[in-house]
Amino acid sequence: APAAETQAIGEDVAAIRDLILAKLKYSVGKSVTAASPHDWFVATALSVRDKVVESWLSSIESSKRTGRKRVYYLSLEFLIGRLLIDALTNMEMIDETRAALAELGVDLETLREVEDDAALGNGGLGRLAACFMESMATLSIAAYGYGIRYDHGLFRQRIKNGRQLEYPEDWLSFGNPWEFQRPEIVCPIGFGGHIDTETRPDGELRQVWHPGETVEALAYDTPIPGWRGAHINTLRLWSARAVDPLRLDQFNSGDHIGALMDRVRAESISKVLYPGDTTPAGQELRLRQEFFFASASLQDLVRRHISLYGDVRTLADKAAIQLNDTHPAIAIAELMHILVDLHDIPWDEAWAITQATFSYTNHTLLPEALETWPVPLMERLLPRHMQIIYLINALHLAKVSGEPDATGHRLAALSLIDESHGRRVRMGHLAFLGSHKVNGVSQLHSDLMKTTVFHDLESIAPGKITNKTNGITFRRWLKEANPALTSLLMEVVGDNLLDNAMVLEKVAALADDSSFQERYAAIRRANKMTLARLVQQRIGVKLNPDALFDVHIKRIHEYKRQVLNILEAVAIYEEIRAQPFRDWIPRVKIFAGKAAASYTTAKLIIQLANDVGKVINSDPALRGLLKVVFLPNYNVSLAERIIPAADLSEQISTAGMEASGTGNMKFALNGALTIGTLDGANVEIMEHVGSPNIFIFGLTADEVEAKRSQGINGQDAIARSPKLSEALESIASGVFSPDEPHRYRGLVDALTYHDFFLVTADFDAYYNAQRAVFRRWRDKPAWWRSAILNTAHMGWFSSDRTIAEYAEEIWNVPVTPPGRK
Ligand SMILES: CCc1ccc([C@H](C)CC(=O)N[C@@H]2O[C@H](CO)[C@@H](O)[C@H](O)[C@H]2O)cc1
Repeated sequence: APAAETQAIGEDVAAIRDLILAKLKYSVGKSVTAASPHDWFVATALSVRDKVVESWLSSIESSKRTGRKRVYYLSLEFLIGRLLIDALTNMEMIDETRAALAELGVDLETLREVEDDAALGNGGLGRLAACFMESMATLSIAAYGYGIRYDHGLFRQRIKNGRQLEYPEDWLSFGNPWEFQRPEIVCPIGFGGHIDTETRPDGELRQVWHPGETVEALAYDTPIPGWRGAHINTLRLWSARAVDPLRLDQFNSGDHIGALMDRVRAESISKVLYPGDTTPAGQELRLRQEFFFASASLQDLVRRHISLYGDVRTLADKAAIQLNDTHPAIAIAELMHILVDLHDIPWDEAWAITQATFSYTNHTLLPEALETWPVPLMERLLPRHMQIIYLINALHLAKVSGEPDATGHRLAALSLIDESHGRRVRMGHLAFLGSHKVNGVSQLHSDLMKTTVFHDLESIAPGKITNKTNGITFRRWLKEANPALTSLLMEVVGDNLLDNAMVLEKVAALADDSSFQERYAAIRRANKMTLARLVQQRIGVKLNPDALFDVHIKRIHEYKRQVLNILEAVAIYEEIRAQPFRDWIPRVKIFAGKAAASYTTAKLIIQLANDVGKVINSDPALRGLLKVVFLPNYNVSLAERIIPAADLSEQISTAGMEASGTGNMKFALNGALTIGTLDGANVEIMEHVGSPNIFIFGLTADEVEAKRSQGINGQDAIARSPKLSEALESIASGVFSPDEPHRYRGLVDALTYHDFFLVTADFDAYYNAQRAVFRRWRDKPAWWRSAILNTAHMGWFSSDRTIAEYAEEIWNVPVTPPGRK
């Protein structure tokens, strides 16, 4: 860099060094000699935070001044991970900070590791919300994220004797340097109680809800910087507390525990994240969480609207509220309550404002994941909202019952109330009716929404369902996770790679360039060495960095078919033992993922992966040709370590069941080749990277449907496949569980007689696809050609592209691409 610039950087480094020292002394209250790595982390975090706050306050000011329409992203989950490296990267001060710390004898990489993950989410939905927040800031959209500040995020997973054990996660135990408590922002949240009808001065009747219980929602704000610090948005997370923290009367009468009951009851609302990512817990506390944050968020944004624009009637012009799945859908009834009951807006006008303001994203078609709440519970907990839902439904059904094909069956399917299993409110129907736009998260998923779960609703609102294929932020998942690859790519496409991801296409021209291939491969190998060290350190298994790293990391679920992957491992294990001297390719199968605490089959699958690994990894006959490892406590930070080191990305869900997937995008961007089914976004990844550069196999979504209608017995498939039947037999007979031979009998029987996820039907196709992977791996120039073409063609999967589409088609707000003011 020219002298002036080094001078400036020198100055910057010195300035940052002094700032960190000042923070350590005056904010952390520690001397350099006494400071722990965590102290240095906090001092460094507070230093970059100063920079962030500068732009944050001016972003807030400019949004106010320009009267721009705001986007409100309501999500019960934000799977943020760590923020230090992301803040330093987005504020473009990571190199200077690394140098400043080095001058103080501190390694930034060490500080990176001491930060706890903010694990306020289960999986895909939560991580997508975090990527979207960063992209909305990068595109200078005036946006707020609203969620819950759980005291305890997703549980910590420990593996003991191959089994998952759950431990409370405690991310706040060392405090959180990124958040600002907002004691002045407190919203009362009511529950229960009764409703009175009173007459308004204009003679109209008004419903007045008198809650039986009130808790307070207290705001905590976290600034979210976009790329180049272009714009800083706010993530406002609500924490629950009691109106009355201590019932002194009870305390003084000696009932010390009783005196705290209200407090415990209130605070339990934001105590812990529900660990289920498909099956609703269906518990009252979950509904309390959903209403708590939906009501606090609406009260807050309506208050802001009125303070800026005076009249709540213009809300839809100045606010777009995105519902991240049905979890915040009660917000629709809450806005109607606010407009009709608190602002005397006539019902129809209120409904028009509501529909124009809300939009809803569906993230799963799994029937068990579609939330429904028992009417009696809703009536007891939210009596006024249940009334409003009844009226919405009555007007809705009245409208459709006028139509020719309004059969009883059709009305029942269209109704907000499911009468079939005890009366339950269908939150997906409420979200659909109360929104002007509804979207799926991949083209296949959005199409399936129209033909399955939302078929009837689609027919009364044609065109309401649209598609917004997911994306990922390239700042975290390329630059921060794989800096070496990023700088190699920037040499080719220039340093505006993170401003406009589509420049990556330029890299395609170098796919067959041997020196570029060499440098690309060298970076992969270095990342694999780093991962091998982490694996050795965490689970004591030694990995060969020249082996093919075959990676399957995501939540454990039967539809994600980790079992199919394990069966292939067992089949290969048997083969290598049978033909030890064939020229086998060394391979490592890396698994990681959490199972919902109550999901026993998923927990058994974790045990099977560990049991199979234990036998294979210690079998001398294998000569290290195959290793199977399960890495505990999969989270955002571990993903950032594993993905840059992956050669093969496992995306093998039963077609039609994975709404999109986003891990698939992260792997392909970092140059791993995908082995997968035509499911979710795999389809669009194939369309962009080219079918020669991805290993697609298995039944399509339509074929799955057809197959299921013929029955889900696996015996035919097993009979047709000796490798499959042999693998199943060895698992069922206890080869991998000598201490409990029948441990997997049930699992194998389910695959044999009730194979709903069609593992047996897809086994041979999967097995053959894995063989094709091997053939490509042997031909290194061909392998690296495909790897480079994957990276080159993944630009479209940037969440900047996804957010720009939401902004244009759903929210109707302008975007300002980064690098351009
Ligand atoms: C009520 C319990 C519950 C909790 C979370 C969920 C989420 C919708 C599950 C989820 O994370 N879905 C994933 O969303 C990703 C982002 O769109 C998609 O890429 C994944 O395919 C989808 O499984 C369902 C049910």
